[in-house]
Amino acid sequence: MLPNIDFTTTQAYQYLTDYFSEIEPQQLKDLFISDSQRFSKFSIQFEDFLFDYSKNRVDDKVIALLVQLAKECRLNDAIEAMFNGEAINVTENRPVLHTTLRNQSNEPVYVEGKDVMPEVNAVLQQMKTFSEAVISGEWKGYTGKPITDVVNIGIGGSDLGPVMVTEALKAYKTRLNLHFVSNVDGTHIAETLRWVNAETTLFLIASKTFTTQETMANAHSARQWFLDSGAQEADIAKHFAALSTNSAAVAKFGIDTQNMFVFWDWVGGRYSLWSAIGLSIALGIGFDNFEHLLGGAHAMDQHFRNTDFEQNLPVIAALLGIWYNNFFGAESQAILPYDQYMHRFAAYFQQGDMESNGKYVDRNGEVVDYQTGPIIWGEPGTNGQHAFYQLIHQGTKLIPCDFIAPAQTHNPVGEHHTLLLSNFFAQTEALMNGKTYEEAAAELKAAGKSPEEIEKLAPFKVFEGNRPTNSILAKKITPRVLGSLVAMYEHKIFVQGIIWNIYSFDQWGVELGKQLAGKILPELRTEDKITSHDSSTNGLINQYKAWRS
Ligand SMILES: O=P(O)(O)OC[C@H]1O[C@H](O)[C@@H](O)[C@@H](O)[C@@H]1O
Repeated sequence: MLPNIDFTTTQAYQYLTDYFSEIEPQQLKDLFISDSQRFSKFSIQFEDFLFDYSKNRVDDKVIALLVQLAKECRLNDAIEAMFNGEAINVTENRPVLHTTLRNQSNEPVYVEGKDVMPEVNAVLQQMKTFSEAVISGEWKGYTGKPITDVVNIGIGGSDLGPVMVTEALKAYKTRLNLHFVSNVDGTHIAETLRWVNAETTLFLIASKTFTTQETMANAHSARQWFLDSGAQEADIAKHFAALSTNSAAVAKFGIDTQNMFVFWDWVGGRYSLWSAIGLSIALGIGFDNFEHLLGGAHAMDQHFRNTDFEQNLPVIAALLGIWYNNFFGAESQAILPYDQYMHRFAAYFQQGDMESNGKYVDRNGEVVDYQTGPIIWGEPGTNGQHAFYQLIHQGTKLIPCDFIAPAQTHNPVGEHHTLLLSNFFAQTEALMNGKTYEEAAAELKAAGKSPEEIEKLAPFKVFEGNRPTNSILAKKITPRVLGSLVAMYEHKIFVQGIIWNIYSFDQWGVELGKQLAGKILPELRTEDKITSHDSSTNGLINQYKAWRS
Protein backbone atom coordinates (compact mmCIF):
# COMPACT_ATOMS: atom_id res chain seq x y z
CA MET A 1 0.00 0.00 0.00
CA LEU A 2 1.19 3.48 -0.81
CA PRO A 3 1.12 6.00 2.02
CA ASN A 4 -1.76 8.45 1.83
CA ILE A 5 -0.60 11.71 3.31
CA ASP A 6 -1.49 15.28 2.40
CA PHE A 7 1.99 16.79 2.32
CA THR A 8 0.62 20.25 3.07
CA THR A 9 -0.39 19.00 6.54
CA THR A 10 3.10 17.80 7.48
CA GLN A 11 5.34 19.59 9.94
CA ALA A 12 8.07 19.93 7.34
CA TYR A 13 5.65 21.72 5.00
CA GLN A 14 4.81 24.21 7.76
CA TYR A 15 8.47 24.83 8.51
CA LEU A 16 9.25 25.22 4.81
CA THR A 17 6.39 27.68 4.39
CA ASP A 18 7.72 29.77 7.28
CA TYR A 19 11.31 29.54 6.14
CA PHE A 20 10.45 30.33 2.53
CA SER A 21 9.97 34.02 3.37
CA GLU A 22 13.52 34.11 4.70
CA ILE A 23 15.08 32.35 1.74
CA GLU A 24 13.08 33.98 -1.03
CA PRO A 25 14.80 37.40 -0.89
CA GLN A 26 18.29 35.92 -0.66
CA GLN A 27 20.63 36.07 -3.63
CA LEU A 28 22.24 32.88 -4.84
CA LYS A 29 25.53 34.64 -5.40
CA ASP A 30 25.53 35.71 -1.74
CA LEU A 31 24.87 32.16 -0.64
CA PHE A 32 28.06 31.17 -2.49
CA ILE A 33 30.02 33.96 -0.84
CA SER A 34 28.85 32.98 2.62
CA ASP A 35 29.60 29.26 2.23
CA SER A 36 32.87 28.17 0.66
CA GLN A 37 31.77 24.53 0.87
CA ARG A 38 28.62 25.08 -1.12
CA PHE A 39 29.67 23.26 -4.29
CA SER A 40 31.04 20.18 -2.55
CA LYS A 41 28.08 20.12 -0.20
CA PHE A 42 25.44 20.45 -2.89
CA SER A 43 26.78 18.19 -5.60
CA ILE A 44 26.65 14.42 -5.97
CA GLN A 45 28.87 12.28 -8.13
CA PHE A 46 27.36 9.11 -9.49
CA GLU A 47 29.66 6.90 -11.55
CA ASP A 48 30.49 8.95 -14.62
CA PHE A 49 28.32 11.94 -13.98
CA LEU A 50 28.25 14.84 -11.61
CA PHE A 51 24.99 16.39 -10.44
CA ASP A 52 25.63 19.92 -9.22
CA TYR A 53 22.62 21.46 -7.53
CA SER A 54 24.47 24.20 -5.70
CA LYS A 55 22.99 26.92 -7.97
CA ASN A 56 19.57 26.46 -6.40
CA ARG A 57 17.81 28.78 -3.97
CA VAL A 58 18.39 26.51 -1.03
CA ASP A 59 20.60 26.29 2.03
CA ASP A 60 21.32 23.48 4.48
CA LYS A 61 18.10 24.10 6.32
CA VAL A 62 15.95 23.95 3.18
CA ILE A 63 17.51 20.66 2.13
CA ALA A 64 17.08 19.23 5.63
CA LEU A 65 13.42 20.28 5.69
CA LEU A 66 12.76 18.91 2.21
CA VAL A 67 14.28 15.60 3.27
CA GLN A 68 12.09 15.69 6.36
CA LEU A 69 9.11 16.27 4.08
CA ALA A 70 10.00 13.15 2.08
CA LYS A 71 10.28 11.17 5.29
CA GLU A 72 7.00 12.44 6.67
CA CYS A 73 5.39 11.40 3.40
CA ARG A 74 6.88 7.93 4.01
CA LEU A 75 8.81 7.91 0.78
CA ASN A 76 10.86 4.93 1.96
CA ASP A 77 7.76 2.76 2.24
CA ALA A 78 6.62 3.89 -1.19
CA ILE A 79 9.98 3.01 -2.78
CA GLU A 80 9.86 -0.46 -1.26
CA ALA A 81 6.25 -0.91 -2.34
CA MET A 82 7.24 -0.17 -5.94
CA PHE A 83 10.34 -2.37 -6.07
CA ASN A 84 8.54 -5.22 -4.30
CA GLY A 85 5.79 -5.39 -6.87
CA GLU A 86 2.86 -4.14 -4.83
CA ALA A 87 -0.06 -3.02 -6.99
CA ILE A 88 0.74 0.69 -6.55
CA ASN A 89 -0.94 1.58 -9.84
CA VAL A 90 -4.22 1.34 -7.96
CA THR A 91 -6.66 2.63 -10.58
CA GLU A 92 -5.44 -0.04 -13.00
CA ASN A 93 -4.74 -2.55 -10.21
CA ARG A 94 -1.19 -3.27 -11.35
CA PRO A 95 2.32 -3.28 -9.95
CA VAL A 96 4.87 -0.86 -11.43
CA LEU A 97 7.94 -2.88 -12.24
CA HIS A 98 9.96 -1.31 -15.03
CA THR A 99 12.88 -1.69 -12.59
CA THR A 100 12.54 -5.45 -12.98
CA LEU A 101 13.27 -5.21 -16.71
CA ARG A 102 16.79 -4.00 -15.89
CA ASN A 103 17.28 -6.04 -12.74
CA GLN A 104 20.71 -7.35 -13.64
CA SER A 105 21.17 -8.64 -10.09
CA ASN A 106 18.61 -11.25 -11.08
CA GLU A 107 17.16 -11.33 -7.58
CA PRO A 108 13.62 -12.67 -7.74
CA VAL A 109 10.76 -10.21 -8.12
CA TYR A 110 7.34 -11.62 -7.35
CA VAL A 111 4.09 -10.72 -9.04
CA GLU A 112 1.14 -12.57 -7.52
CA GLY A 113 3.52 -15.02 -5.90
CA LYS A 114 5.46 -15.82 -9.07
CA ASP A 115 9.05 -14.77 -9.78
CA VAL A 116 8.92 -12.84 -13.07
CA MET A 117 12.69 -12.75 -13.65
CA PRO A 118 12.77 -15.96 -15.74
CA GLU A 119 10.22 -14.46 -18.18
CA VAL A 120 12.09 -11.16 -18.30
CA ASN A 121 15.34 -12.96 -19.06
CA ALA A 122 13.70 -15.17 -21.69
CA VAL A 123 12.46 -12.13 -23.64
CA LEU A 124 15.88 -10.48 -23.36
CA GLN A 125 17.41 -13.66 -24.77
CA GLN A 126 14.88 -13.66 -27.61
CA MET A 127 15.70 -10.00 -28.36
CA LYS A 128 19.41 -10.79 -28.34
CA THR A 129 19.09 -13.72 -30.74
CA PHE A 130 16.80 -11.82 -33.07
CA SER A 131 18.73 -8.55 -33.10
CA GLU A 132 22.03 -10.33 -33.67
CA ALA A 133 20.57 -12.31 -36.57
CA VAL A 134 19.20 -9.17 -38.20
CA ILE A 135 22.37 -7.11 -37.65
CA SER A 136 24.67 -9.87 -38.93
CA GLY A 137 22.56 -10.31 -42.04
CA GLU A 138 21.75 -13.90 -41.21
CA TRP A 139 18.06 -12.93 -41.03
CA LYS A 140 16.97 -12.51 -44.63
CA GLY A 141 14.05 -10.76 -46.27
CA TYR A 142 11.67 -12.61 -48.59
CA THR A 143 13.93 -12.34 -51.63
CA GLY A 144 16.99 -13.51 -49.71
CA LYS A 145 18.54 -10.12 -49.05
CA PRO A 146 19.68 -8.96 -45.60
CA ILE A 147 17.62 -6.32 -43.79
CA THR A 148 18.88 -2.76 -44.20
CA ASP A 149 16.08 -0.69 -42.64
CA VAL A 150 13.93 -1.02 -39.55
CA VAL A 151 10.66 0.89 -39.25
CA ASN A 152 9.26 1.09 -35.72
CA ILE A 153 5.55 1.82 -35.78
CA GLY A 154 4.26 2.98 -32.39
CA ILE A 155 3.19 6.10 -30.54
CA GLY A 156 3.63 7.64 -27.07
CA GLY A 157 5.57 5.25 -24.88
CA SER A 158 5.98 2.85 -27.81
CA ASP A 159 7.81 5.50 -29.80
CA LEU A 160 9.35 8.28 -27.73
CA GLY A 161 11.75 6.15 -25.67
CA PRO A 162 13.25 4.26 -28.62
CA VAL A 163 13.48 7.48 -30.65
CA MET A 164 15.15 9.37 -27.83
CA VAL A 165 17.64 6.59 -27.02
CA THR A 166 18.60 5.70 -30.56
CA GLU A 167 19.15 9.38 -31.32
CA ALA A 168 21.09 9.98 -28.10
CA LEU A 169 23.27 6.95 -28.84
CA LYS A 170 23.62 7.37 -32.58
CA ALA A 171 27.39 7.25 -32.15
CA TYR A 172 26.90 3.51 -31.45
CA LYS A 173 24.82 2.88 -34.57
CA THR A 174 24.85 -0.54 -36.23
CA ARG A 175 24.62 -0.86 -40.01
CA LEU A 176 20.80 -0.77 -39.79
CA ASN A 177 18.93 2.42 -40.59
CA LEU A 178 16.13 3.15 -38.16
CA HIS A 179 12.88 4.96 -38.92
CA PHE A 180 10.05 5.80 -36.57
CA VAL A 181 6.45 6.29 -37.60
CA SER A 182 4.05 7.50 -34.92
CA ASN A 183 1.60 10.10 -36.23
CA VAL A 184 -1.66 8.92 -37.79
CA ASP A 185 -1.14 11.72 -40.31
CA GLY A 186 -0.54 9.71 -43.49
CA THR A 187 2.40 11.95 -44.26
CA HIS A 188 4.46 10.22 -41.61
CA ILE A 189 4.18 6.72 -43.05
CA ALA A 190 4.21 7.95 -46.67
CA GLU A 191 7.41 9.93 -46.19
CA THR A 192 9.07 7.00 -44.45
CA LEU A 193 8.09 4.38 -47.01
CA ARG A 194 9.41 6.58 -49.78
CA TRP A 195 12.95 5.82 -48.59
CA VAL A 196 12.81 2.08 -47.92
CA ASN A 197 12.66 -1.09 -49.98
CA ALA A 198 10.13 -3.80 -49.09
CA GLU A 199 12.68 -6.56 -49.73
CA THR A 200 15.06 -5.25 -47.07
CA THR A 201 12.76 -3.59 -44.52
CA LEU A 202 11.71 -4.94 -41.16
CA PHE A 203 8.62 -3.45 -39.50
CA LEU A 204 8.28 -3.51 -35.73
CA ILE A 205 4.71 -2.95 -34.63
CA ALA A 206 5.14 -1.57 -31.13
CA SER A 207 2.04 -1.25 -29.00
CA LYS A 208 1.45 -2.33 -25.45
CA THR A 209 -2.28 -2.74 -26.02
CA PHE A 210 -2.17 -3.41 -29.77
CA THR A 211 -5.38 -1.43 -30.07
CA THR A 212 -4.05 2.13 -30.40
CA GLN A 213 -5.75 3.72 -33.39
CA GLU A 214 -2.70 5.52 -34.77
CA THR A 215 -0.45 2.48 -34.58
CA MET A 216 -3.01 0.10 -36.02
CA ALA A 217 -3.72 2.45 -38.94
CA ASN A 218 0.01 2.81 -39.68
CA ALA A 219 0.59 -0.94 -39.29
CA HIS A 220 -2.19 -1.79 -41.73
CA SER A 221 -0.88 0.73 -44.25
CA ALA A 222 2.64 -0.67 -43.94
CA ARG A 223 1.30 -4.19 -44.44
CA GLN A 224 -0.65 -3.10 -47.52
CA TRP A 225 2.38 -1.30 -48.95
CA PHE A 226 4.47 -4.43 -48.35
CA LEU A 227 1.98 -6.63 -50.21
CA ASP A 228 1.57 -4.04 -52.98
CA SER A 229 5.34 -4.09 -53.45
CA GLY A 230 5.10 -7.68 -54.69
CA ALA A 231 5.38 -9.71 -51.49
CA GLN A 232 2.95 -12.47 -50.51
CA GLU A 233 1.05 -12.99 -47.24
CA ALA A 234 3.51 -15.76 -46.34
CA ASP A 235 6.39 -13.29 -46.58
CA ILE A 236 5.00 -11.17 -43.74
CA ALA A 237 6.70 -13.44 -41.19
CA LYS A 238 10.10 -12.30 -42.44
CA HIS A 239 9.27 -8.61 -42.33
CA PHE A 240 6.90 -7.94 -39.43
CA ALA A 241 7.47 -8.37 -35.71
CA ALA A 242 5.24 -7.28 -32.84
CA LEU A 243 6.20 -5.83 -29.46
CA SER A 244 3.17 -6.08 -27.23
CA THR A 245 1.37 -7.45 -24.18
CA ASN A 246 -1.62 -8.51 -26.28
CA SER A 247 -0.89 -11.86 -28.04
CA ALA A 248 -4.44 -12.36 -29.27
CA ALA A 249 -4.51 -9.02 -31.12
CA VAL A 250 -1.06 -9.68 -32.59
CA ALA A 251 -2.17 -13.05 -33.96
CA LYS A 252 -5.33 -11.47 -35.36
CA PHE A 253 -3.28 -8.87 -37.20
CA GLY A 254 -1.45 -11.72 -38.93
CA ILE A 255 1.96 -11.48 -37.33
CA ASP A 256 3.62 -14.82 -36.66
CA THR A 257 3.66 -15.29 -32.87
CA GLN A 258 7.25 -16.52 -33.31
CA ASN A 259 8.00 -12.89 -34.11
CA MET A 260 6.25 -11.58 -31.06
CA PHE A 261 8.23 -10.04 -28.22
CA VAL A 262 6.11 -9.83 -25.12
CA PHE A 263 6.03 -7.62 -22.09
CA TRP A 264 3.60 -7.34 -19.24
CA ASP A 265 0.90 -5.06 -17.92
CA TRP A 266 3.15 -4.11 -14.99
CA VAL A 267 5.26 -2.09 -17.44
CA GLY A 268 3.80 1.38 -18.02
CA GLY A 269 3.91 2.57 -21.64
CA ARG A 270 6.10 5.59 -20.81
CA TYR A 271 8.44 3.35 -18.81
CA SER A 272 8.69 0.64 -21.46
CA LEU A 273 11.87 1.39 -23.39
CA TRP A 274 13.57 -1.22 -21.17
CA SER A 275 11.15 -3.93 -22.30
CA ALA A 276 10.53 -5.55 -25.69
CA ILE A 277 9.61 -2.02 -26.83
CA GLY A 278 13.38 -1.51 -26.81
CA LEU A 279 13.89 -3.97 -29.68
CA SER A 280 14.49 -1.09 -32.09
CA ILE A 281 17.18 0.12 -29.66
CA ALA A 282 18.85 -3.30 -29.64
CA LEU A 283 18.73 -3.34 -33.45
CA GLY A 284 19.92 0.24 -33.75
CA ILE A 285 22.88 0.17 -31.34
CA GLY A 286 23.46 -3.55 -30.84
CA PHE A 287 22.24 -5.80 -28.03
CA ASP A 288 25.38 -5.36 -25.92
CA ASN A 289 24.84 -1.63 -25.84
CA PHE A 290 21.18 -2.16 -24.98
CA GLU A 291 22.37 -4.24 -22.03
CA HIS A 292 24.74 -1.46 -20.96
CA LEU A 293 21.78 0.91 -21.05
CA LEU A 294 19.86 -1.47 -18.77
CA GLY A 295 22.93 -1.78 -16.56
CA GLY A 296 23.15 1.98 -16.09
CA ALA A 297 19.49 2.14 -15.15
CA HIS A 298 19.90 -0.76 -12.73
CA ALA A 299 22.79 1.00 -11.02
CA MET A 300 20.57 4.06 -10.56
CA ASP A 301 17.76 1.85 -9.23
CA GLN A 302 20.09 0.51 -6.56
CA HIS A 303 21.32 3.98 -5.72
CA PHE A 304 17.72 5.17 -5.42
CA ARG A 305 16.70 2.28 -3.23
CA ASN A 306 19.72 2.19 -0.94
CA THR A 307 21.03 5.74 -0.52
CA ASP A 308 20.11 8.20 2.22
CA PHE A 309 17.86 10.90 0.88
CA GLU A 310 20.48 13.61 1.44
CA GLN A 311 22.76 11.92 -1.11
CA ASN A 312 20.08 10.38 -3.27
CA LEU A 313 20.05 11.86 -6.78
CA PRO A 314 16.44 11.24 -7.79
CA VAL A 315 15.20 12.27 -4.34
CA ILE A 316 17.17 15.52 -4.31
CA ALA A 317 16.14 16.33 -7.88
CA ALA A 318 12.50 15.69 -6.96
CA LEU A 319 12.61 17.75 -3.77
CA LEU A 320 14.12 20.71 -5.60
CA GLY A 321 11.27 20.45 -8.08
CA ILE A 322 8.75 20.48 -5.22
CA TRP A 323 10.48 23.52 -3.70
CA TYR A 324 10.03 25.54 -6.90
CA ASN A 325 6.65 24.12 -7.85
CA ASN A 326 4.93 24.43 -4.48
CA PHE A 327 6.73 27.29 -2.75
CA PHE A 328 8.05 29.55 -5.52
CA GLY A 329 5.04 28.92 -7.76
CA ALA A 330 7.15 27.87 -10.77
CA GLU A 331 4.95 26.36 -13.44
CA SER A 332 7.48 24.71 -15.68
CA GLN A 333 10.82 22.98 -15.75
CA ALA A 334 13.23 23.18 -18.66
CA ILE A 335 15.55 20.35 -19.67
CA LEU A 336 18.43 21.68 -21.76
CA PRO A 337 20.92 19.14 -23.07
CA TYR A 338 24.15 20.54 -24.50
CA ASP A 339 24.43 17.50 -26.71
CA GLN A 340 22.92 17.42 -30.18
CA TYR A 341 22.32 13.67 -30.00
CA MET A 342 20.05 14.24 -27.00
CA HIS A 343 17.69 16.44 -28.98
CA ARG A 344 14.63 14.34 -28.08
CA PHE A 345 15.43 14.05 -24.37
CA ALA A 346 13.08 16.83 -23.27
CA ALA A 347 10.32 15.53 -25.55
CA TYR A 348 10.72 12.09 -24.00
CA PHE A 349 10.27 13.44 -20.50
CA GLN A 350 7.37 15.55 -21.60
CA GLN A 351 5.46 12.30 -21.74
CA GLY A 352 7.37 10.73 -18.85
CA ASP A 353 6.62 13.56 -16.45
CA MET A 354 3.44 15.19 -17.72
CA GLU A 355 1.52 11.97 -18.34
CA SER A 356 2.63 10.70 -14.92
CA ASN A 357 2.06 13.73 -12.74
CA GLY A 358 -0.44 15.81 -14.70
CA LYS A 359 -3.21 14.92 -12.23
CA TYR A 360 -5.53 17.10 -10.12
CA VAL A 361 -7.12 14.30 -8.15
CA ASP A 362 -5.28 12.83 -5.17
CA ARG A 363 -5.11 9.24 -4.00
CA ASN A 364 -8.41 9.68 -2.15
CA GLY A 365 -10.16 10.71 -5.33
CA GLU A 366 -10.32 14.31 -4.13
CA VAL A 367 -9.38 17.46 -6.00
CA VAL A 368 -6.07 18.80 -4.70
CA ASP A 369 -5.64 22.36 -3.50
CA TYR A 370 -1.96 22.55 -4.41
CA GLN A 371 0.06 22.40 -7.61
CA THR A 372 1.16 19.03 -9.04
CA GLY A 373 3.22 18.19 -12.12
CA PRO A 374 5.17 20.90 -13.94
CA ILE A 375 5.18 21.63 -17.66
CA ILE A 376 8.32 20.03 -19.08
CA TRP A 377 9.97 21.54 -22.10
CA GLY A 378 13.32 22.20 -23.66
CA GLU A 379 15.58 22.05 -26.68
CA PRO A 380 19.27 21.38 -27.03
CA GLY A 381 21.71 24.17 -26.26
CA THR A 382 22.90 26.27 -27.92
CA ASN A 383 19.85 26.42 -30.19
CA GLY A 384 17.65 27.27 -27.24
CA GLN A 385 19.92 30.18 -26.36
CA HIS A 386 19.05 31.82 -29.66
CA ALA A 387 15.36 31.17 -29.23
CA PHE A 388 13.74 31.17 -25.79
CA TYR A 389 16.52 31.88 -23.28
CA GLN A 390 15.55 35.56 -23.42
CA LEU A 391 12.49 34.68 -21.35
CA ILE A 392 14.48 32.49 -18.96
CA HIS A 393 16.90 35.36 -18.32
CA GLN A 394 14.63 38.39 -18.32
CA GLY A 395 11.04 37.14 -18.40
CA THR A 396 8.61 37.42 -15.51
CA LYS A 397 8.46 33.68 -14.89
CA LEU A 398 10.77 31.61 -12.75
CA ILE A 399 11.95 28.63 -14.79
CA PRO A 400 14.16 26.12 -13.03
CA CYS A 401 16.45 24.55 -15.64
CA ASP A 402 18.41 21.32 -15.87
CA PHE A 403 21.55 21.78 -17.94
CA ILE A 404 23.11 18.54 -19.19
CA ALA A 405 26.45 18.20 -21.01
CA PRO A 406 29.11 15.60 -21.73
CA ALA A 407 32.78 16.42 -21.07
CA GLN A 408 33.77 14.28 -24.05
CA THR A 409 32.05 14.48 -27.40
CA HIS A 410 31.60 11.64 -29.85
CA ASN A 411 32.47 14.10 -32.61
CA PRO A 412 35.63 16.04 -31.81
CA VAL A 413 35.42 18.54 -34.66
CA GLY A 414 37.96 21.32 -34.25
CA GLU A 415 37.13 23.44 -31.22
CA HIS A 416 33.36 22.88 -31.41
CA HIS A 417 33.00 21.04 -28.16
CA THR A 418 34.97 23.62 -26.21
CA LEU A 419 32.76 26.34 -27.68
CA LEU A 420 29.67 24.36 -26.73
CA LEU A 421 30.85 23.79 -23.17
CA SER A 422 31.81 27.43 -22.69
CA ASN A 423 28.14 28.19 -23.30
CA PHE A 424 27.01 25.43 -20.94
CA PHE A 425 29.10 26.87 -18.09
CA ALA A 426 28.34 30.49 -18.94
CA GLN A 427 24.58 30.14 -18.96
CA THR A 428 24.14 28.79 -15.44
CA GLU A 429 26.56 31.39 -14.14
CA ALA A 430 24.75 34.18 -15.95
CA LEU A 431 21.35 32.97 -14.74
CA MET A 432 22.63 33.01 -11.19
CA ASN A 433 24.63 36.25 -11.16
CA GLY A 434 22.62 38.37 -13.53
CA LYS A 435 23.83 41.91 -14.18
CA THR A 436 23.20 44.91 -11.94
CA TYR A 437 22.20 48.39 -13.07
CA GLU A 438 25.65 49.64 -12.15
CA GLU A 439 27.34 46.95 -14.23
CA ALA A 440 25.07 47.68 -17.19
CA ALA A 441 25.73 51.42 -16.89
CA ALA A 442 29.49 50.87 -16.66
CA GLU A 443 29.43 48.76 -19.82
CA LEU A 444 27.52 51.45 -21.68
CA LYS A 445 29.92 54.08 -20.47
CA ALA A 446 32.87 51.99 -21.64
CA ALA A 447 31.16 51.74 -25.03
CA GLY A 448 31.18 55.54 -25.24
CA LYS A 449 27.50 56.25 -24.52
CA SER A 450 26.45 59.61 -23.15
CA PRO A 451 24.93 59.89 -19.65
CA GLU A 452 21.46 60.42 -21.23
CA GLU A 453 21.85 57.32 -23.38
CA ILE A 454 23.07 55.33 -20.40
CA GLU A 455 20.03 56.32 -18.37
CA LYS A 456 17.74 55.39 -21.22
CA LEU A 457 19.29 52.03 -22.08
CA ALA A 458 20.63 50.64 -18.81
CA PRO A 459 17.28 49.37 -17.43
CA PHE A 460 16.90 47.04 -20.42
CA LYS A 461 20.34 45.59 -19.90
CA VAL A 462 19.81 44.60 -16.29
CA PHE A 463 19.48 40.89 -15.47
CA GLU A 464 18.05 40.30 -12.02
CA GLY A 465 19.69 36.86 -11.87
CA ASN A 466 18.96 34.51 -8.98
CA ARG A 467 17.54 32.01 -11.47
CA PRO A 468 18.06 28.43 -10.34
CA THR A 469 19.71 25.65 -12.32
CA ASN A 470 20.98 22.10 -11.94
CA SER A 471 24.06 21.12 -13.93
CA ILE A 472 24.56 17.53 -14.93
CA LEU A 473 28.03 17.01 -16.31
CA ALA A 474 28.68 13.53 -17.70
CA LYS A 475 32.06 12.22 -18.70
CA LYS A 476 30.57 11.01 -21.98
CA ILE A 477 27.07 10.03 -23.11
CA THR A 478 27.53 6.27 -23.20
CA PRO A 479 24.71 3.71 -23.07
CA ARG A 480 25.41 3.20 -19.36
CA VAL A 481 25.39 6.91 -18.53
CA LEU A 482 22.20 7.46 -20.52
CA GLY A 483 20.53 4.52 -18.75
CA SER A 484 21.38 6.02 -15.36
CA LEU A 485 20.23 9.46 -16.40
CA VAL A 486 16.87 8.25 -17.67
CA ALA A 487 16.31 6.18 -14.53
CA MET A 488 17.17 9.21 -12.41
CA TYR A 489 14.43 11.26 -14.06
CA GLU A 490 11.98 8.35 -13.84
CA HIS A 491 12.49 8.09 -10.11
CA LYS A 492 12.34 11.85 -9.71
CA ILE A 493 8.85 11.68 -11.20
CA PHE A 494 7.94 8.84 -8.82
CA VAL A 495 9.11 10.74 -5.73
CA GLN A 496 7.15 13.82 -6.70
CA GLY A 497 4.01 11.76 -7.30
CA ILE A 498 4.38 10.25 -3.83
CA ILE A 499 4.70 13.66 -2.19
CA TRP A 500 1.79 15.14 -4.16
CA ASN A 501 -0.25 12.08 -3.15
CA ILE A 502 -1.33 11.35 -6.71
CA TYR A 503 -1.25 8.20 -8.81
CA SER A 504 1.65 8.59 -11.23
CA PHE A 505 1.20 5.44 -13.25
CA ASP A 506 -2.20 5.75 -14.87
CA GLN A 507 -3.16 8.11 -17.69
CA TRP A 508 -6.92 8.52 -17.77
CA GLY A 509 -6.46 12.01 -19.17
CA VAL A 510 -5.70 10.65 -22.62
CA GLU A 511 -9.08 8.90 -22.85
CA LEU A 512 -11.65 11.66 -23.32
CA GLY A 513 -10.22 12.95 -26.58
CA LYS A 514 -10.00 9.38 -27.88
CA GLN A 515 -13.66 8.73 -27.01
CA LEU A 516 -14.85 11.87 -28.73
CA ALA A 517 -12.74 11.19 -31.81
CA GLY A 518 -14.44 7.78 -31.94
CA LYS A 519 -17.84 9.52 -31.97
CA ILE A 520 -16.86 12.08 -34.56
CA LEU A 521 -15.18 9.66 -36.97
CA PRO A 522 -18.45 8.18 -38.35
CA GLU A 523 -19.80 11.72 -38.74
CA LEU A 524 -16.85 12.56 -40.96
CA ARG A 525 -17.52 9.54 -43.13
CA THR A 526 -20.82 10.96 -44.38
CA GLU A 527 -21.67 14.09 -46.35
CA ASP A 528 -24.44 15.00 -43.89
CA LYS A 529 -24.55 18.39 -42.25
CA ILE A 530 -23.59 17.97 -38.60
CA THR A 531 -25.73 19.49 -35.84
CA SER A 532 -25.04 17.22 -32.86
CA HIS A 533 -22.31 19.29 -31.18
CA ASP A 534 -21.84 22.82 -29.91
CA SER A 535 -21.93 25.48 -32.62
CA SER A 536 -18.15 25.76 -32.80
CA THR A 537 -17.54 22.04 -33.33
CA ASN A 538 -20.47 21.81 -35.78
CA GLY A 539 -19.20 24.85 -37.66
CA LEU A 540 -15.66 23.48 -37.93
CA ILE A 541 -16.79 20.03 -39.07
CA ASN A 542 -19.16 21.47 -41.68
CA GLN A 543 -16.49 23.82 -43.03
CA TYR A 544 -14.08 20.89 -43.24
CA LYS A 545 -16.67 18.93 -45.24
CA ALA A 546 -17.16 21.85 -47.60
CA TRP A 547 -13.44 22.11 -48.23
CA ARG A 548 -12.25 18.53 -48.16
CA SER A 549 -12.66 17.66 -51.78
O1 LIG B 1 1.64 1.17 -26.60
P1 LIG B 1 0.24 1.55 -26.85
O2 LIG B 1 -0.72 0.62 -26.14
O3 LIG B 1 -0.05 1.62 -28.33
O4 LIG B 1 -0.03 2.97 -26.23
C1 LIG B 1 0.57 4.15 -26.70
C2 LIG B 1 0.23 5.31 -25.80
O5 LIG B 1 -1.20 5.42 -25.74
C3 LIG B 1 -1.75 6.44 -24.90
O6 LIG B 1 -1.50 7.71 -25.41
C4 LIG B 1 -1.21 6.38 -23.50
O7 LIG B 1 -1.78 5.27 -22.88
C5 LIG B 1 0.31 6.28 -23.50
O8 LIG B 1 0.78 6.07 -22.21
C6 LIG B 1 0.78 5.17 -24.40
O9 LIG B 1 2.17 5.12 -24.40
